[in-house]
Amino acid sequence: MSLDRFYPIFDSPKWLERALPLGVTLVQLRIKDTPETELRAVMARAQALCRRHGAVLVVNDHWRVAIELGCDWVHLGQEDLDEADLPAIRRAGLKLGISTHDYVELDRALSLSPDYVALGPVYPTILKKMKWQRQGLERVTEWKRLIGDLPLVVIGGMSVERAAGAFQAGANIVSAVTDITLHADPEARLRQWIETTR
Ligand SMILES: Cc1ncc(COP(=O)(O)OP(=O)(O)O)c(N)n1
Ligand SMILES: Cc1nc(C(=O)O)sc1CCOP(=O)(O)O
Ligand SMILES: [Mg+2]
Repeated sequence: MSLDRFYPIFDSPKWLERALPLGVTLVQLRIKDTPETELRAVMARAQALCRRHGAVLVVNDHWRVAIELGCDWVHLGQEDLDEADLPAIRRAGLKLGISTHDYVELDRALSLSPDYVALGPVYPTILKKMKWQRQGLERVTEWKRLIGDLPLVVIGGMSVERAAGAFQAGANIVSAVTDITLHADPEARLRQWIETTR
C-alpha cells in the first residue's frame, strides 16, 4: 500500500478530528512529555479516528504503546533506535520510518530495512532546537539517489509553497507541522496541502 504524499504531524487527536474529515490519509502523532498510562488512551483515540477515516497512523517514539495497541506504523529517530527492541517491533508487524540527518545515520537506517527514510531539516524549523543545519534540496536529491525505491520523507520548515520543489528534487512525501498548526486558518491550509500534493 503506497503512502500519501502529504504527511502532517500533530501533537493531539484533537488535530486529527480536524484534519481527517478534510481528506488527510497519512498522519503522525508526535506526543512528548506525557505519562505512558495517559499516552495509551490518547493513542487509542488517534487509532480509532484513523481507522474510522481510513487513514494511516504513524506513532512517533512510543513503540511499546504502538505494539500494545496493534498499530501499523512507528517512527523512530536515531536516539529512539538506541533503546528500541527492533525484533519486537517487527514481530508485531509494525512498519518503521527512521529519521536521518547525515551519512552515518543513513547507513544505520538502511541497515535496519526501514519502510521509509526521513531526511531533515530540509529548511530551518522553529518546532524544535536541532544541531543540524538546513539540508537543502541538493541533499534531498542525493538522499533519493542513495535510498533508491524506498519512500523518502522530507521534513523541516516545509510549506505548501516549498512542496513542489521538494518533490522535484526527489522527495516522495512531504511532512509538516507548524505550517499547519500555526496557520491562521489550519483547515484552509490543510485543503491547500491536499490540493498541492494530490
Ligand atoms: C517524518 C518524521 N521525520 C523526522 C522526525 C523526527 O524524529 P526524531 O529525530 O526522533 O525526533 P522527535 O520527532 O522524536 O523529536 C519525525 N518525528 N517524523
Ligand atoms: C520533528 C522534526 N524532525 C525534524 C528532523 O529534521 O528530523 S525537523 C522536525 C520539525 C518539523 O516541524 P516544522 O514542519 O514545523 O518545521
Ligand atoms: Mg523521536
